[in-house]
Amino acid sequence: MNDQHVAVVIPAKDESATIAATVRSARSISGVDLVIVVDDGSADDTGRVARGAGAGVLTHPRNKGKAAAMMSGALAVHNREISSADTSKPPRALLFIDADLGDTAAETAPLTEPVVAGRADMTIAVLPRQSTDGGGFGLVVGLARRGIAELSGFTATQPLSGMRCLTRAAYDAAQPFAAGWGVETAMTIDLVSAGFRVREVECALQHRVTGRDLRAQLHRAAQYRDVWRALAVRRMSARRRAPRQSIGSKRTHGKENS
Ligand SMILES: O=c1ccn([C@@H]2O[C@H](COP(=O)(O)OP(=O)(O)O[C@H]3O[C@H](CO)[C@@H](O)[C@H](O)[C@H]3O)[C@@H](O)[C@H]2O)c(=O)[nH]1
Ligand SMILES: O=C(O)[C@H](O)COP(=O)(O)O
Repeated sequence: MNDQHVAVVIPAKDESATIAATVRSARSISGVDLVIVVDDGSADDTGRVARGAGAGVLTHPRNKGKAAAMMSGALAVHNREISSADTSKPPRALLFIDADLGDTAAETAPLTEPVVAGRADMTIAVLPRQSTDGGGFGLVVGLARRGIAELSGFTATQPLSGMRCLTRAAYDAAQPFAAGWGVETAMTIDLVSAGFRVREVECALQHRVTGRDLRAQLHRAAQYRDVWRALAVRRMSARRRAPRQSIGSKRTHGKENS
């Protein structure tokens, strides 16, 4: 690994049961020299536990959703870098991980290597079959996968996977993130469409599998809504771009002929 370092950003809401193990495990990844937890309006003591495990902690006094927590975390990394005495260091790559990975968080290490080595602009973790039963019906996953393919041509194995490592140029190009649960779907579309190199990487991760009770179904409904919105916005701007391009090409054509 070269002298490029990696900052881990962990959006976390009510994750006091797993956040300490996740932070400790993430800190053990080679090249990681900063772990930021964004406590996204938790009702439990996620922030205190994360601090105790060695993370820098930022608190949203009120819940703002996963995408907003990710952006707050990235901004905190940026602020640390610009206020650091050593401004000659390259900006860190950003490794976003979920708070529920526990001891398996270190298994996101393979995401960093292609980004740090300059072979990819964004890597996305592909998880193995989970040891806990549960999981959905494929509705949200299917919506996201089809939308990504339609709008960018990219075939996403696990389109909702939130474990992602990005260069800072890729992060900047993906701003602003789509709200809430639409963030991953939108990020993949926006980066692939802009010509960034996006790779999927298998990682031996285990996380909390969403069940099938009422709360879980409400969670899926919110995921569906956010992914649908992210796709609708991108379909609209693709349509807006298309006529402008043809108007633009007609104008150019007219000029050439005059
Ligand atoms: O308002 C919220 C809700 C959740 N989280 C955190 O976001 C992460 C992912 O939440 P989780 O409940 O584990 O989501 P899943 O249902 O497992 O979501 C899957 O699908 C999401 C997209 O819909 C991705 O963001 C996740 O990475 C992916 O694991 C966790 O660290 C949460 O603590 C927040 O920061 N704010
Ligand atoms: O449990 C899941 O994998 C997510 O909540 C997505 O649900 P889905 O499988 O119904 O798309």
